[in-house]
Amino acid sequence: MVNLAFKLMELIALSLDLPAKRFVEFLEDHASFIRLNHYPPCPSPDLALGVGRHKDAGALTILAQDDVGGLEVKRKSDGEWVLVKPTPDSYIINVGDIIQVWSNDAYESVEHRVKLNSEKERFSIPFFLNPSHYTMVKPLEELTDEQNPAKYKAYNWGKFFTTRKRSNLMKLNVENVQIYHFRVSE
Ligand SMILES: O=C(O)CCC(=O)C(=O)O
Ligand SMILES: [Fe+2]
Repeated sequence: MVNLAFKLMELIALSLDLPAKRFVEFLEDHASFIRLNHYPPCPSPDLALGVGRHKDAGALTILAQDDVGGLEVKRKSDGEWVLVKPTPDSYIINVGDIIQVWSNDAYESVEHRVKLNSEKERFSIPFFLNPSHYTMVKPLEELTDEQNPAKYKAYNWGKFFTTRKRSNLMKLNVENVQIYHFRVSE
């Protein structure tokens, strides 16, 4: 899984006209993890979500899902939620917030949510590729210049992650930390 994630990061680097290994320096002590999701059947799937709308905060997510389906992504053109149909023997790749910041918005992280099924339970296994805890996340210098200045201020990944996690656990009635909090105002 790690090898696949690193390979994908190489392809993303190349797509941005960067050297293939450009992201390796941020991934030396990468703080990646896997989550095992179980969604039991829900008698009223219209009243509850398996996972509420969010964007993955890390670099990249590689998701394995079973054949039940439920993951939806928000289509940018019209804001509609679109079902990601389960395809056997394949992974779903989600761009996370960090690639959005590194690429200075050339890539955009995708908003998604999970709907529940009234009859079937569902399992999914996301692998989250995260940089090293001490990484300062900011737009890459090669991708910014006077015409296209950095759209984000630098933030520390470890601090960002723990702040978000803590507020999740405490279910505080405050908004989670988000990358747009680091957006440079225009
Ligand atoms: O279960 C899924 O398909 C996605 C779960 C998810 O978005 C997440 O764990 O961040
Ligand atoms: Fe997610």
